[in-house]
Amino acid sequence: MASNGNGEFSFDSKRRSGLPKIQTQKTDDDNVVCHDDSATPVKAQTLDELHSLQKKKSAPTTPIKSPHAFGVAVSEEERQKQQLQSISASLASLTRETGPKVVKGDPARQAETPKVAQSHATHHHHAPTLNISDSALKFTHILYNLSPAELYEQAIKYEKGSFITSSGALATLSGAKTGRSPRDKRVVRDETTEKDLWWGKGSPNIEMDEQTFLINRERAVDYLCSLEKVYVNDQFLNWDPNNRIKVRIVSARAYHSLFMHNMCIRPTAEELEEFGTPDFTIYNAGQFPCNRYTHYMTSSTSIDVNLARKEMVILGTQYAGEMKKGLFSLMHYLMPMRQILSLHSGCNMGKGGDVALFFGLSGTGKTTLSTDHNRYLIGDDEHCWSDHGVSNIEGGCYAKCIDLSREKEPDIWNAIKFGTVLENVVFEEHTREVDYADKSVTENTRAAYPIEYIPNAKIPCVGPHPKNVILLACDAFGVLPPVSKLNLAQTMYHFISGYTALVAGTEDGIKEPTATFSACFGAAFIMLHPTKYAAMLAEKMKKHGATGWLVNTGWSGGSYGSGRRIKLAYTRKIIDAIHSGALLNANYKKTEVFGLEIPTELEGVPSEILDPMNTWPDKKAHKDTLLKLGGLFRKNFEVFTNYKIGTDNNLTEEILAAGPNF
Ligand SMILES: Nc1ncnc2c1ncn2[C@@H]1O[C@H](COP(=O)(O)OP(=O)(O)OP(=O)(O)O)[C@@H](O)[C@H]1O
Ligand SMILES: O=C([O-])CC(=O)C(=O)O
Ligand SMILES: [Ca+2]
Ligand SMILES: [Mn+2]
Repeated sequence: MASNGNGEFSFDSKRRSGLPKIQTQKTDDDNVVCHDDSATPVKAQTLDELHSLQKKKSAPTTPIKSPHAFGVAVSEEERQKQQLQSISASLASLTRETGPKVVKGDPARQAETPKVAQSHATHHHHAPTLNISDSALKFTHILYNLSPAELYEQAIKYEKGSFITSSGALATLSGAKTGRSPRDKRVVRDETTEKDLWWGKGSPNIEMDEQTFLINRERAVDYLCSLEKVYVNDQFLNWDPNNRIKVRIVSARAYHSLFMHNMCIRPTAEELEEFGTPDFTIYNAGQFPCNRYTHYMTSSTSIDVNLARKEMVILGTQYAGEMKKGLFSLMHYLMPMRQILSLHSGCNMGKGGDVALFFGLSGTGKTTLSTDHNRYLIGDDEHCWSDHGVSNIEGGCYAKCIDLSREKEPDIWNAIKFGTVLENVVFEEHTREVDYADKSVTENTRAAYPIEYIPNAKIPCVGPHPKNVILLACDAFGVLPPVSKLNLAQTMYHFISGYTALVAGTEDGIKEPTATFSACFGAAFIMLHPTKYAAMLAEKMKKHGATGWLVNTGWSGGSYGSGRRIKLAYTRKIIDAIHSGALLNANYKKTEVFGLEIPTELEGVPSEILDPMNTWPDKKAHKDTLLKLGGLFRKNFEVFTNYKIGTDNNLTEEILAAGPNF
């Protein structure tokens, strides 16, 4: 480099004659043609042709069935037509004479010849000219049971806020709502539900009439049909083959379709061919609000369940958990009708076949503690207990990920990979590395992944009768012991009480932990009176000799604000001792007020923390807080004192006596 004297610089003039000439190898034979590489050229004349080579058409899902004796085998083409007709019927307006024209495939792919189906299921005796409107002239494209890879592409191309994280998960935003909206959940009250369901004070079933449901249904269906394309998932609930439920989910977002792909049970190609008519349908028009002028509507959000029509409509919330928990509510109705108990619980099984249930409200540790490297995971959130044992309702897990750490929860950490939906997390702009500590969007950040992403998942997700029933409470007051052994009456008392401190965010509007009582550890999802479920649980626990436990995964050494949350490592040791049977034979002492049996020693856990009284620096504050919580329990239970639990009056008396005594 040289200076030109003006303080500027230029390259040395001798080197400015450009790049040196490439010295090609001198060959003896000048006729040899020079190639870029030695590969054989592609078999395409144009770029379009080249692109068409890239994708292999999937073979028909199963070979055409061997013809029936009377020759009524269904051809692949006929089957496709029936499937589209079924979807068109699902999307049919109730006031126009036919379902919409639906066509399979992505509208972006023009080349595909559309297979059109139009449902004539309703009123086809009407003159077709009666209700002509623009909506009758347009097509709605159906993206049917897309694969995770296809849904990733859809989300990234069309949905703002969709990104691939460094571990391969799909980061999404659920919009304004980042938790469920229980005050906007309504159930149609008709002749049947009037007598079957639990209504009134304390019930999660806020009533609406059939007519209003139809108005909201029409609003959702019109919205969905106005779109260029909708996603349709046909899937199953419940791993118990005798009690499997077929669900159809119609949604506007790839995020919702992938979420349900992960959370429901995925049908095989053969099962999908035989799917037929769904037992229940969800219309998720969450991006579109309900109409505040509609009767009963108190906000722009409405989640409506109609058991008679076997339908659910979602307006005004994109939080995907509404679909998951809406279906759970359905199961809380359908299963007890078949003498099967539905449970808001996690479930796992030891190598020796011992099954444990983990009950608890949101954020108490069902997912964290049922995901245990030394045990088989049956499921993390929703189960059924029938005469044959337990079965998971779902095909995936929905883990909280706030402050998730690789060290403390390795299996959940590793499950967050390609295919997993990561809701409302914050990531580094360039590396796309997720910062699990960041609460900028919400505290209720979540990961939804298929259950087989957990290495020791038990598939099929079923198991024998439970040996241990663990009730989890996240006690923000810090006065419940880390573990207590319960007798049957105490188990029922605490099951019906359903105490915890709600951890921020999962339900709309809750920002800090507060004491909460939620019957059956899931009052937001039950449909019948809590005593119905309690009686079934008591009967099953008695019959199969299960032991009840109360585990506080919340505060120790003081209330929220002064004490600290019990170390996850200690809770895991406690759970290990329950599973192994070691805790069953420990020495116990009884606590005051709650009368709980607590162990004096437990391997791997400092003995002084086993009795909360020892961990509080201020003994008077401890006693006051204990009495305060006891009072809250007593007050909460008042509404249940007039109910009989099961057929045995003695049990009712015992349960009423099993609460705090002071
Ligand atoms: N001692 C503890 N025991 C259990 N969980 C703990 C403990 N300390 C902290 N945690 C954290 O509490 C959270 C428990 O949430 P988890 O996902 O298990 O809730 P959940 O009961 O499955 O709720 P939901 O029904 O909403 O899914 C996790 O984020 C976990 O890391
Ligand atoms: O439903 C949700 O949003 C998350 C969940 O599991 C619960 O709250 O129990
Ligand atoms: Ca969970
Ligand atoms: Mn849950």
